[in-house]
Amino acid sequence: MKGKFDIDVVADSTITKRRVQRATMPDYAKMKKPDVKLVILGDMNVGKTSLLHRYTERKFKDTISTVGGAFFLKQWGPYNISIWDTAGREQFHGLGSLYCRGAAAVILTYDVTNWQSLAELEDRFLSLTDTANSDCIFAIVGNKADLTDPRALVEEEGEEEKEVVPQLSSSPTGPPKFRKQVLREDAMAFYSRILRYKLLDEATSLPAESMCFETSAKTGYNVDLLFETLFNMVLPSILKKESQSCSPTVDLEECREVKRTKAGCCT
Ligand SMILES: Nc1nc2c(ncn2[C@@H]2O[C@H](COP(=O)(O)OP(=O)(O)OP(=O)(O)O)[C@@H](O)[C@H]2O)c(=O)[nH]1
Ligand SMILES: [Mg+2]
Repeated sequence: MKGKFDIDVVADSTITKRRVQRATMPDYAKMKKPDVKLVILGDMNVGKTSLLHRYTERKFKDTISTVGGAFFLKQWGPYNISIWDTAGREQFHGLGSLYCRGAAAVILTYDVTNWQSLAELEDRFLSLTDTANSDCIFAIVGNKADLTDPRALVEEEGEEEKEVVPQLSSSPTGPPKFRKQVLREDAMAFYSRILRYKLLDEATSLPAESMCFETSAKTGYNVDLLFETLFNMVLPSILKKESQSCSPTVDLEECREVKRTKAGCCT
């Protein structure tokens, strides 16, 4: 759904000093109010910030390890979706549950070449999502697929469609040489354990096949698919929130009408 939305980077503490200042002093006057919140979690170095850059800026660029968090605002149709990038470094771990508060969707990210990064999601990050909405949607994302999967080497962007050779990972003719440590089946098994942890019924929940993605922030492989699938999935959550915030107002108005009528009767 390219062209349907615009992106505003409201606060990004990852790249430059100027941006750190923007993170600490966002221009509240210019901020649009987000209708719904998404959070991206995962160990350091798995590529969370790179995924967001790829999606929002259409490029793969240098990053430095995220400090605290960064906040992106995306317009999706008539709605504003906030996407929170978080720091994977242990020292910022405590902030994770704050960022997850009220989240409609959480993207749990690992690196396909690093088994430990999947294990960390279960050991360290899953419990942070306890503060998310009760109907929170979970996506499991194995990033850096370009290092292991020839299909992910093809650039997603139209005219840039070309073979991208990851540094140190492959020869121009041969397959990628990094060993894939996490299979999609491992991610799907983890998804099932998340449902159990959340006491959700697998039969009535979103299926693992549609919630486990393999992506490359480097080439763009499956990156639009990931975010846009989630945006569409959280729309019901926005509508629910809207109806909840509307109904008390309607009731109060009705109440006033009733009171006025009664008063009119009595006088
Ligand atoms: N080959 C390849 N490298 C990637 C990909 N995504 C990220 N990287 C590299 O992995 C490193 C870490 O990327 P970041 O996006 O900063 O990782 P992060 O998860 O935000 O890390 P923290 O902010 O420390 O939590 C950088 O050197 C990126 O260039 C990818 O899809 N493929
Ligand atoms: Mg980062």
